[in-house]
Amino acid sequence: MSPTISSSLCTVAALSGRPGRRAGQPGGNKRAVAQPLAAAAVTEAPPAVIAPPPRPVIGAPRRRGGRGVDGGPDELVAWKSIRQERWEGALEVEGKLPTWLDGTYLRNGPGLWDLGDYGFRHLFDGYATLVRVSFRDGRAVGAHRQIESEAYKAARRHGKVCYREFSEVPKPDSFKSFVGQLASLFSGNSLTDNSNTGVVRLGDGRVLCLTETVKGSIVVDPDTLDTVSKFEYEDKLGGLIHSAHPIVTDTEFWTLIPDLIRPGYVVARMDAGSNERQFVGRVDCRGGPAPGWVHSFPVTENYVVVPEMPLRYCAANLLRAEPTPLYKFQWHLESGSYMHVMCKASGKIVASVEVPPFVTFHFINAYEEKDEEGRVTAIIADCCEHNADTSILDNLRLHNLRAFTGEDVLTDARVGRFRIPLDGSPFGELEAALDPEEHGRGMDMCSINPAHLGKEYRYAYACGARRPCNFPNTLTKIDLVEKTAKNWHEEGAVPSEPYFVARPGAVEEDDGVAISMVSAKDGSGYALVLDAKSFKEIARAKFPYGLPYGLHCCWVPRDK
Ligand SMILES: CC1=C(/C=C/C(C)=C\C=C\C(C)=C\C=C\C=C(C)\C=C\C=O)C(C)(C)CCC1
Ligand SMILES: [Fe+2]
Repeated sequence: MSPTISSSLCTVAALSGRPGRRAGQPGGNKRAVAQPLAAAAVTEAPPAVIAPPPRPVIGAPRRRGGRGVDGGPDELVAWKSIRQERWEGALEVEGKLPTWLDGTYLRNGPGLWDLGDYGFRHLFDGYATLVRVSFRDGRAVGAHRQIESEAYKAARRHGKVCYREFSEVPKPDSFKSFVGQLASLFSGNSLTDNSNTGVVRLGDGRVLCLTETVKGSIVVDPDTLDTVSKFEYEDKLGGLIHSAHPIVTDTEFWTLIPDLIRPGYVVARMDAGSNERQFVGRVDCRGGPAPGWVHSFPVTENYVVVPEMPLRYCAANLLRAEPTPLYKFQWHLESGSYMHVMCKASGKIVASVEVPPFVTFHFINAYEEKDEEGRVTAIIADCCEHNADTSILDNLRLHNLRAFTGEDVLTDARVGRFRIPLDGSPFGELEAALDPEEHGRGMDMCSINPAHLGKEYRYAYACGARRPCNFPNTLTKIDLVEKTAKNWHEEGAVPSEPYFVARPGAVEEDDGVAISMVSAKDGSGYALVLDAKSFKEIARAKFPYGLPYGLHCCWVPRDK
């Protein structure tokens, strides 16, 4: 039974911490609160708040060169574009939400992959869809909204891709526009600001959505999901691209800025409340024609770890009109793989070791290994490692995600544990931290208890696999001491990153919950809440419509 507008409006107002106004009443809170659609409305042709691009006709051949038909009638909702620009309403809760869970869960991700009947090629091309679930007193209010980047607004205005996305690039419709695009390439103006990847809460409370371009840092309002402004960096460090996963604490922000001209990385930090990145140090690449892709990186209490992967940026591919098999990158196995360690305080490089080849998007955590006298002997850095197999990027093409034939095609992944000695040895180690079969040889989209960031830790939460599959289809809790895993699975469901939220006042590392947005096989969508100790479901807050897959999350506690 879907809530009526007035009841959901009251619930919405109470839960989202905003003074509500009853439907039709003038005034109300300072921000224009969109008329929350009655839940049922979403399943019909709703009065659009802002009309989204028309949905593709299921089964209609995509305009792009007879690529065959995606989106058959049984296509998983995870790989279907979000149906409308925005929605907000009370969620039906099954089970019992912990009453200490009091705040807002946000998940960012590429949720719109179509413009008219044109379907995008790759998961990462999608325009950013921000999903919110506000929890209070055992109840939940949900919402989603498109992030209004320049790239997204231009696409809606012109009905075509106008900025260079991960694989989709503008098709020049005249020689003049081709020349214009060339000119804008070198300035980076044609690169996208579609901040569809991460969402972080800065130490001063601002909430930032991110992608891998510096210009794609966008401030949003965590309550209304309004696009507030570009996050303008007020420094001279420049940079076209940066790590999509800055390290954010209550007091500071660390990031890596790859240097594509003189291959290397700038390590920068920013105080909470500031927009000015400060230069800390620089790492020169040891191999290859370009820096390795740094989607994320780890830190310890005293060090920044700079990974140099053989999957390296390719400036030529950034400029190309058509994607290559590795998109903006090239695989340079012969160039070697390295891990560099920089001292946070001095900016000095204290270790630079060669390691076995690796492919990772996501580092899990890192910490300082110490001897009996408390001296730091090595850095341990854990990541979701794809066995140095770049075909994971191909797994993530939308056609492959939508066309699961039952064959087990998901490439294997593991918790890759680096050991980087600080005694001057030229080599580091890379081993699986536990038997990958424990988590079905799937491993990505990870989180930890943030109190253990950069410190020795025992538990990691991630997406694993129950095979055969073509995408990580389980949630897994990894115990790095016992070297075992607990797994959650629902037939045909596609769960996104399990995000750990600690119970206020908790002492034990796994005292809290893990929250994941699940795109279910029957086309529904819900926020799943698992007890982080038992890794058993304690509740689910159900959206009245299906949700596309999403990437990364953050938690905004109510009292902050
Ligand atoms: C990479 C560059 C760009 C775009 C990057 C974007 C839009 C997103 C990257 C997201 C990643 C790496 C997500 C990884 C997810 C991994 C999963 C789900 C693994 C599952 C397998 O087990 C720009 C913005 C186009 C600029 C150039 C570089
Ligand atoms: Fe990521």
